Amino acid sequence: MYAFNKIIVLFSLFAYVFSAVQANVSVYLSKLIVDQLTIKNFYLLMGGIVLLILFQLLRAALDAYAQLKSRKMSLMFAIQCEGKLIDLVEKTDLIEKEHPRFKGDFSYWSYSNNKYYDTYLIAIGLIKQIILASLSLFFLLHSYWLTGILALLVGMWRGVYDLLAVRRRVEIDEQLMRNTRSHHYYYDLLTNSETQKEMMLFRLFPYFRKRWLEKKTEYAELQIKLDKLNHQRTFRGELLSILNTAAVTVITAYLIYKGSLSIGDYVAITMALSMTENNISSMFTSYSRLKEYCTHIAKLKLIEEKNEVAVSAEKNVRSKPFVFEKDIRIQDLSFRYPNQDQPALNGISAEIKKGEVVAILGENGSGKSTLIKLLLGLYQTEEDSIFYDDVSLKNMDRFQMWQKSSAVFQDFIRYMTDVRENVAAGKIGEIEDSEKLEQMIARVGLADTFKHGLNSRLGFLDDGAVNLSGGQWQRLALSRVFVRDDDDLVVFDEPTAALDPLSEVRLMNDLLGHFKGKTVLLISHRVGVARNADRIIVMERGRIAETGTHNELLERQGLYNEIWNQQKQWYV
Ligand SMILES: Nc1ncnc2c1ncn2[C@@H]1O[C@H](COP(=O)(O)OP(=O)(O)OP(=O)(O)O)[C@@H](O)[C@H]1O
Repeated sequence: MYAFNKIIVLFSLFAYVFSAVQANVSVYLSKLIVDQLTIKNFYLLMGGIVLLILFQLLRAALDAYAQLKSRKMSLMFAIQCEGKLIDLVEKTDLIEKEHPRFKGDFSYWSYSNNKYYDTYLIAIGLIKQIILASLSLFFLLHSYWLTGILALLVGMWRGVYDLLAVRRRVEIDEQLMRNTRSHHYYYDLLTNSETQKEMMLFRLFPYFRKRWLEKKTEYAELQIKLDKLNHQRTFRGELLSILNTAAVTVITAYLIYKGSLSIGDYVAITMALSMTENNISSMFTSYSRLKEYCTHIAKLKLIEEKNEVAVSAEKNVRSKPFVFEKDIRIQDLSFRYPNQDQPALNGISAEIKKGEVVAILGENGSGKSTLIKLLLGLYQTEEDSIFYDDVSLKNMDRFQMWQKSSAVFQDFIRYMTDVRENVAAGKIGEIEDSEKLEQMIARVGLADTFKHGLNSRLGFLDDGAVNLSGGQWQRLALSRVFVRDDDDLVVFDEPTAALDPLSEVRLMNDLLGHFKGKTVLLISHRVGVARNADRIIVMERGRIAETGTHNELLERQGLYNEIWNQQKQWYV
């Protein structure tokens, strides 16, 4: 649960209650001042004015202090909320995080998360409104019952009218949230430095500008609809208040004329009238907001709990330690992405021996990356279909496994920080070991690349940073696996795609030398890279088409032979 500072909460509550009482005291004092003015009682008049000022000063001081403290608490709270959200993402399964729905879900989580603090603010605001409305209503009923009844009715009518608009407002809010995702995307596409080359070369600005404009206009129209709804509500409420004030003015004027009320009463009744009306209607609004926010928070809590349960269930099931001394056995492995009709993998069976270098080849979309993510436990299957030393991966401690395995993915991260973090990301515990990190940079051929060595800033986050070429970024990503020296399993998904041919050969040899005795899985489209592997698995439409050594596969005259012959033509 999120932590509130109890002292600040109590103090804010006190400031709110005091402000409610002060507003009502002002009504009494205003009546007193006007009445004393009429009968020319100087001492009471002065006393009333001094008291009025003192109360106002005290209220202002309390408000200012409470606001300052609340602001600090709200900032701390926001940090805590964001931290919780990051934890929630960490606990979410990769397959869910890769689903397009996740972006929408995440915006919803952030939105609900922000509602924690708003709920607190509204709750203490509601307490203030109840005190304010009750005291001023009591004053009206006591002064002349009809004015109290009118204020109560108008306040309630305004409140109910507001409640009726809540559903529509929530609907528009949700549409706004969805739309924001799109227009932000087009805006980023048009303004990010990474997208500029293609935007300029293909002259895509007018096209995507139009798309952005459509979405942005849609957003503005929705926003206007929302504002209209709010203004309509405010205007109708105000109209009713004006009519009510006019009616009360006529009634009090009549009573003053009859001598039943004083001029001071008139001033105080007018003040109390608007206070009662406004606060009663605000009570309804606050109540509806509270209900609305609590629904969002309840949904978020449900997601949090679901994740907690999943994590603890995983801990129970995945109790077996990760041991990989003999082999990996893949047995009739099938896998379908939740948003796809066709399976990405269909009945895969294979065996990979400890210490083997296995290359995985196949056309785009044949399931290579899916297979390695499953082998690394990044995706989970319902069935027992992957075994490490005869123990199903489903029952194995994934975190322990990830301590003994590493991977360089096609879409590796380009950390826009410094060289040190880019290299040490492979083993963050060794981030201070400058000597080792420098060796790793040299190993991937970047020894002379950085002006400030490990402390060189990369990317675009600060003005002194430098960007790197695609191949240089890829080398940095490769250095991350070199930092690790106790892995049992190393996976490379197109590790050298961006490297020049000379560096590719040198780095591949170095990599294979470095990981001698370890199991290496190597996805590559280049048969030249794959041919050095102990074994090659060729994939086709989610299945294993053939497997064997380079020579065995050539002899078989199958798909590999075809790919080999095609690629050979480039060079001869
Ligand atoms: N996150 C995802 N959500 C839904 N479908 C996916 C996802 N990732 C991959 N797929 C689908 O699964 C199939 C296999 O994709 P995969 O990325 O494993 O192929 P690949 O052999 O690695 O391709 P490439 O050589 O292009 O990298 C493809 O049809 C792809 O569209």
